[in-house]
Formats: sequence, C-alpha cells, structure tokens
Amino acid sequence: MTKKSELGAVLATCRSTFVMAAVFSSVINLLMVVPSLYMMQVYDRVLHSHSEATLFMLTLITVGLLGTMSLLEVFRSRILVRIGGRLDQRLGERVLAAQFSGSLKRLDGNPEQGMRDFDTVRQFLTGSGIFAFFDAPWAPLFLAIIFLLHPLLGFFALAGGAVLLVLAFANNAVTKKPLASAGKVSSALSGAIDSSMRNAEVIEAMGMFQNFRRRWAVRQGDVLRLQAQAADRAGIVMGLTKFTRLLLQTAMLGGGAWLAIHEQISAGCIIAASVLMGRALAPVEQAIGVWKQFLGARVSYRRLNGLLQATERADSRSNPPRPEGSVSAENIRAIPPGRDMPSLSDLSFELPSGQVLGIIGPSGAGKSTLARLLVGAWRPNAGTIRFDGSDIQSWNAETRGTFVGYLPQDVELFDGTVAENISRFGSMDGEAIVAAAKKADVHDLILRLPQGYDTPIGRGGSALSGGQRQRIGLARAVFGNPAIVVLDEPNSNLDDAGEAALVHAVSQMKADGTTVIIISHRPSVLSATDQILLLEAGKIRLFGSRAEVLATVTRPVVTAGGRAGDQRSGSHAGPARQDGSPARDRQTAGHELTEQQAV
Ligand SMILES: Nc1ncnc2c1ncn2[C@@H]1O[C@H](COP(=O)(O)OP(=O)(O)OP(=O)(O)O)[C@@H](O)[C@H]1O
Repeated sequence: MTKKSELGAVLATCRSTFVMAAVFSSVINLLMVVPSLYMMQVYDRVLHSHSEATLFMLTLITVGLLGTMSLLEVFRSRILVRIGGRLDQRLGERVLAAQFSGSLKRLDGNPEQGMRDFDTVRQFLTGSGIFAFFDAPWAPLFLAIIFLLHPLLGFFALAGGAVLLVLAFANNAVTKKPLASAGKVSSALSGAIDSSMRNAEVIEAMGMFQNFRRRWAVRQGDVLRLQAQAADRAGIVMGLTKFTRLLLQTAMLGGGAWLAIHEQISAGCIIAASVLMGRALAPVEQAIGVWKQFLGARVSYRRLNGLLQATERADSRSNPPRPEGSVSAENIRAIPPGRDMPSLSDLSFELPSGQVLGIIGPSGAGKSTLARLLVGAWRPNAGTIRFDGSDIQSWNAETRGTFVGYLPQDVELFDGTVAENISRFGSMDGEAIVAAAKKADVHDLILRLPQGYDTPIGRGGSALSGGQRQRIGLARAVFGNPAIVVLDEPNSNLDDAGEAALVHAVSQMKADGTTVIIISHRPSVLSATDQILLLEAGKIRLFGSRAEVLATVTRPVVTAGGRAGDQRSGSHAGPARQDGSPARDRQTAGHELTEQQAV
C-alpha cells in the first residue's frame, strides 16, 4: 500500500461490499423492467379479454414482484451499513492519528477537520445518495425500452431527463455562494463560542457576556440571512423540479394516449412507458438531491487524502533501544508555526546523562520552544536533537513517551481521575502510580483529596488548584521512571512547600540517574542544577556550570558601571564566558535573577 493512496486502498478493501450493493441494484433494476413490461401485458390482455379473474391474478403477481424489489432495496441499504463498519475499522483510528499529528504540526488546511471529513465521506458512501450512482447506469436501458415502445416517447423521456439535469445545475449554481459564505461564518462562530466557553470565568468576572452576546447575534444574523437566501433559491428550483416531473408524467400519459388513439402503441404501453420513465429519471432526481452531498464528500475525500499523505504512519520508525539519558542539540533552528522569524537559531549543546540542566532567560527568549523540541513535541526546522546519539525522531511518540517525562508551562491535565492522569491514561499499575506520586512528593496531597487517587479532576483539571495541577503534572512527568525529564517552569504556581517538594523531587531524580532539564528563574530550584544555559533572543548566551553562569549573571551590580555598552557584541554559544559582558548579562537575566536571589 503506498502512502499516496492510503484512503483509496482502504476503500478498495470495501470493494466486495460495494460490488454486492451494485449487484443488488442491478437485480432491482432488472426486476423493474419485468413488472413494467408485465403490466403492459396485463392491461392489454384485460382490455381484450374483459376477464376480472385474469386482472386479479396478474395484479397479484405484479404486486409480488414489486414487494420483492422493496426487500432487495432493504438488503442494499444493509450492505452499505456494512461498508461503513469496515471503513471505521480500517481507517477510523488512522484518521484520528493523522488529525492529531496534523494538529501537532499545525499543518495547513485545518487538520482538526480530519474526523469530520472522515464522517462526511463515510456518510455519503453509506447513505441513500450513493444509490443514484448505482442506478444511473441502468437509465439508458430504461430509455432504450421506451424508445422501443415508441421513438417519440423515447425522445420525450430523454428531453425530460435533460431538463431535470439543467435544473440540478441551476440549483447548485444559485445556492453555492450563499451556502459557502454561511459555512465560513458559521464555523468561525462556533470557534468563537468554543473559546468563550473555555474562558467563561474571565467573561463573567469582567462582565463581558453582553458584548459577546451582541457579537454573536450579529454574526448569527449573517449566517441565518445567507442560509435563508440559499434556501429561498433552492426552494424555487425544487418547486420547478417538482412541477417539471409532474408535467413530464402527465405529458407522457397524454402523449401515450394520443399514440394509442392513433393505434401507434397498445394501451398497455402507456402504463409501461410511464413506469419506465419514472425509473429512468429517478437517478437524475436523486442526483439532484444528493449533488451537494456528493460535492462535499469529494472535497472531504481530497482533504483527507492530503492529511493522510502529510502525516506518516506511527509505526514506521526504527525505535532504537531506551537511551541512558544523554541529550545533545546540534545546530538547532526552530520557527514556530505561522511565524517567519526563528525562535531559536544556531543552538548547540551537550548534556551528559544524569545531569540536571537549568535553562534561564528573559520572556520570549525561546525556553519553552527548546523544551518542546527536547521532548519531540515540535520538530526543529534545521538541526537534530539526540538522545544517546540517536535522533529523537527515530522513536515513535509512544515508545519515546516511555522514557521521556514532560511538564509543560500550561500543565494541561485531562478529564479523568488523578490516577489516570498520573499513569498517562495507560495501564493502571497502582504501585507505579503511587511511586510516581511519592517521587513528585504529592502522595500526601492526593490522599487529602475527596476520593484520593480516584478523585475525578474535571475538564482540564478544573477541580484542582493551580499548584495541585502542577504537582500532579510533575507526578505524571516522572511516571515510569523516565530517563529524561523536561520541566517547563514547574514552580510557577507553587508555594514554598510545593517548591521544596519540587527541589526534593529533582534531587531524587538526580540520585536515580535521571537527566533533568528544568526551566526556572527561582534560585531555590536552580540550586538543584549542575549546569545552566542562559538563552537570549533564541541563542545561547551562556552555558556552563551553575556556579560559573550564576557568577557571571549576578556580578554586574559591582562591575556594571561604564562597561555595559562596549561589551554588547560577540556573544556566542559555548561554555560560561569568563570574559562575559556583565552589564548585558545582567540585562538579559536580571528581570528574573537578582544577586540576592542567586545562589
Ligand atoms: N505556538 C506558537 N506559535 C507562534 N509563535 C510562538 C509559539 N510559541 C512560541 N512562539 C514564539 O516564539 C518565541 C519564543 O517563545 P517561547 O515561549 O519559547 O519563549 P519563552 O522563553 O519560553 O518565554 P516565557 O519565559 O515568557 O515563557 C516568542 O517570540 C513567541 O512569540
């Protein structure tokens, strides 16, 4: 299976079910020919024989045939439902994974759409709309039979089909624009509602609800106006379509009667031609009804194919053995999604296994960006992050997660219990969960929660305080004794006790030989580090042992004087600069570190 045709290949595996549905369609359509011609005979015979018994018998047989056809239609629908099941089984999880990975990479074209696109394609393939495509190939047969009955009737049916087609295109043309605009406004609106629901507390606290309501009402008004415009236009075309169909049927009966009066056809032919024309035009009518659905499904199919192509399958990596924990960054350059300027450039450093590295630097220096790169959440635009010499991308995320712990700046716990969150929603190994909680020094805190480890924490961890979330997030990061742990400002919400617990946890990890990378400005936390890396404007300003870096960073109070300006150039990555430009160093880190704070 090539990556390019992944979706097509899965659909191909559904081919047998499609074929069965098509076979049933053929039988139904063939059966349709039989009763029509049969009814022709019935009426001719009855008209000649005047026998009520014959009429009764033949009518019964015709009803039997029509009943069989309806049963086959039921089977046809059931087959399509099976296709839906197969699609789900084969593709559903893959699409979900592609959507996740596409969102992570912030792929163009809204990867969040992935599952919705999948549903659209599936609904079309398994809905009644697809019957139009099964039935359409039979329309020429019905037309041909009408032609055989009488060429005039054949031309009439053909012209009727053409008129219906024109109406279908007209319907599409007049509704396309307002519907597209309504869709755009409506999806922006639902995004805005989502965001206001997430920030409901801010809205309440600052009395912003009425403003939001007014904004919503204006945009919703636009959606309704555009939808009404499309519906009005579609209504006119639908009305015209209905009228045309009735006109065609009546005209066919009238035309048939006229031909019968002139003895060109038998009376039974009138009935047969009318039934056959109904059947020939049915797919055209059906197609009119589902045309929009078809176009939507086609757009979704293409978008989904693009998403599947852009996101590789998770199991294609080499997955080297679990690393000891040495970390290196080589010439890293990282441009955040949607930006032109790099947040990090020319960044290289090496950290031996088991060391604790502190990363400091002013706001926007690129610390969180570096953290995301180090755990593989983002990929560098150039350069490589390695664990024990292997590119971290050579592990798939699931394997990498077994030896990497990460506590992001926004902790992000998920809906579930405390235990589920700590175990990362994996196997509920009670011992490992408690061990992680103890390592993060949060065990006692958890026991004090209403249901201990089974306490549900609500969406986003809303049932917990900021500090509690952060400490449980730390337990999640150290769950399973990872070899490398990256903590992004793990103490931003912690009180003194929490911070002491954090320092204790870091010391314990260090004792266990875990490599810890910790972004923080607090001296108490930095006291646990072996090395410190000072980032400034996306570049390494200083990198070296804690004592050296902190000495350089905090020296300026004594020496700042007139040296600030002339020392500004020449900063580059490397070990702690003994010739550092103190005033500048002071400037870069001084917002966060004072000489009193520094250890
Ligand atoms: N998801 C993102 N999308 C776009 N730009 C981003 C994103 N994340 C970070 N950036 C940009 O990258 C730069 C570095 O941001 P980063 O969050 O890494 O800084 P930081 O040093 O962690 O700052 P802080 O100490 O305030 O958390 C900033 O200019 C920021 O605007």
